Amino acid sequence: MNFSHSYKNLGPAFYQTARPQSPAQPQLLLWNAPLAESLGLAALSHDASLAARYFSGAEVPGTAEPVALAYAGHQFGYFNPQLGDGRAHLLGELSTRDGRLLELQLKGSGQTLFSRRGDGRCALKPAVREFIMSEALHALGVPTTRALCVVTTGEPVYRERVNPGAVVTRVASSHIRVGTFEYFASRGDATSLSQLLDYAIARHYPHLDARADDRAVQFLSEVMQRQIHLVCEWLRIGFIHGVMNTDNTAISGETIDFGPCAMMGVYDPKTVFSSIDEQGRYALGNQARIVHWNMARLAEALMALDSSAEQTAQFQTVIDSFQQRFDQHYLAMYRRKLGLIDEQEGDSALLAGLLELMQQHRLDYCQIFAALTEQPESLPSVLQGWQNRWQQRLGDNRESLQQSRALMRAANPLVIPRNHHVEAVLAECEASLTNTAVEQFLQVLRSPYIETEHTAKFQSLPEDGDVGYQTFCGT
Ligand SMILES: Nc1ncnc2c1ncn2[C@@H]1O[C@H](COP(=O)(O)OP(=O)(O)OP(=O)(O)O)[C@@H](O)[C@H]1O
Ligand SMILES: [Mg+2]
Repeated sequence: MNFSHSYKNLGPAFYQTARPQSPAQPQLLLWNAPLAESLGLAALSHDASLAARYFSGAEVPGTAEPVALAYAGHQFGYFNPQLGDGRAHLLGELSTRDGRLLELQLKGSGQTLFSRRGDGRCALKPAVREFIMSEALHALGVPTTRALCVVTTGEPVYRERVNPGAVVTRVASSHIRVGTFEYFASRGDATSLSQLLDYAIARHYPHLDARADDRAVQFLSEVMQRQIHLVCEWLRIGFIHGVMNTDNTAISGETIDFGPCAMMGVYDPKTVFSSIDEQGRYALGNQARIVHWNMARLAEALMALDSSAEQTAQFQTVIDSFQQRFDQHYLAMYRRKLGLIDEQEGDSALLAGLLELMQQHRLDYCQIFAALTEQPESLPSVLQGWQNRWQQRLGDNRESLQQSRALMRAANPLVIPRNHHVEAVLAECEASLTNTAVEQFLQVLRSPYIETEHTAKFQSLPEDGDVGYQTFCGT
């Protein structure tokens, strides 16, 4: 395994050297064979015991140089100047067949200098949850970090109860977070901040002119656009990230940190499941507002490079453009879900009408959009009036109806990782310490836009409509 270390080579200010723990009995539980292949690791698909040693910390693979990355972050609105990887080890970067540079990071691999009071570990269920949810998002077409494997450690992890321990290996186009910029800005380390900016531009936004005077402003604008896209994609499928702290906001625009994430069933923008999110700060319908807020924090961090009046005004212009840019992207996304090909004045109201009815009658979000796509005649009667307006809007041109249907099929999944199914599969996995249930579930999740033999089994709605469902952070 030939790792490169371009991030680590930025210098010691960016990380702490850290050796992963070495668990006594690493066992491979989940392996992402297609991802392994794209990383040139196909050989490991046939050597589970070597894969388990490599991706648990027991053995350092190839030219890996494990480090824990430094970052800060605003958590629930409050700034913490030093977070960093307290239970993760970056191994380095691998090049994919198609020339992309991807980072591999162990999570749950033991304490580092950033652990504070944490034990550096990860329990089995959250590790498997990260694997399932990131694969599901990837298959749904949502930008996301991915998971290469989950290895059980054979060691206990103490939370409210004793859990089996595990390490999940994350694959990300980078681990640079808004909080990484905040880390250097808050220390007044303009040299590292500028280095980080150049690096992030080269790695994620190579089309930008890195020598332009306003490169930081352009960068902010591009990061914002990707975050707008990300949140709209989350809303398209009803994903609630659950802990959109600035340390969980990746500069690449990928979904990162699946700790307390969940899916919305019944449509309600106030939906929130995270046990610690008492105010609903990270509720489904708040995600746009929060990303806007997070982008303002990124702007503030970048201002540590240049806080001239001119530059400040430029940053402000970008931040102020958020709502308009978001609204545009949001409506475009929903036009696809509704099969609307061109743009008409009343589209926004048409959409609002549907969402209102769904909320009022407690209808399942994904199920309704799937029915709209596949079997509009099966929609509940409370939608009849709305449906007439929608059909009128679609018109009756057969060719364009086909085009509408194609748009909708690509935007409205038949399969999402519903909370109660995720929990049932996790419970089964923990009880048996085998991957059977997870693999079955993944098979369905990996084809979210087509009906397969097992789809129905994993798409049934929860009897209680997710009432009382709770998720947990950092466990
Ligand atoms: N068990 C733990 N031991 C040590 N540090 C931890 C532990 N759990 C979380 N942390 C640290 O607390 C901070 C916030 O945790 P958070 O839950 O957002 O991240 P995470 O799930 O560990 O990782 P990531 O954001 O990389 O997916 C991070 O600095 C993280 O490393
Ligand atoms: Mg995190």
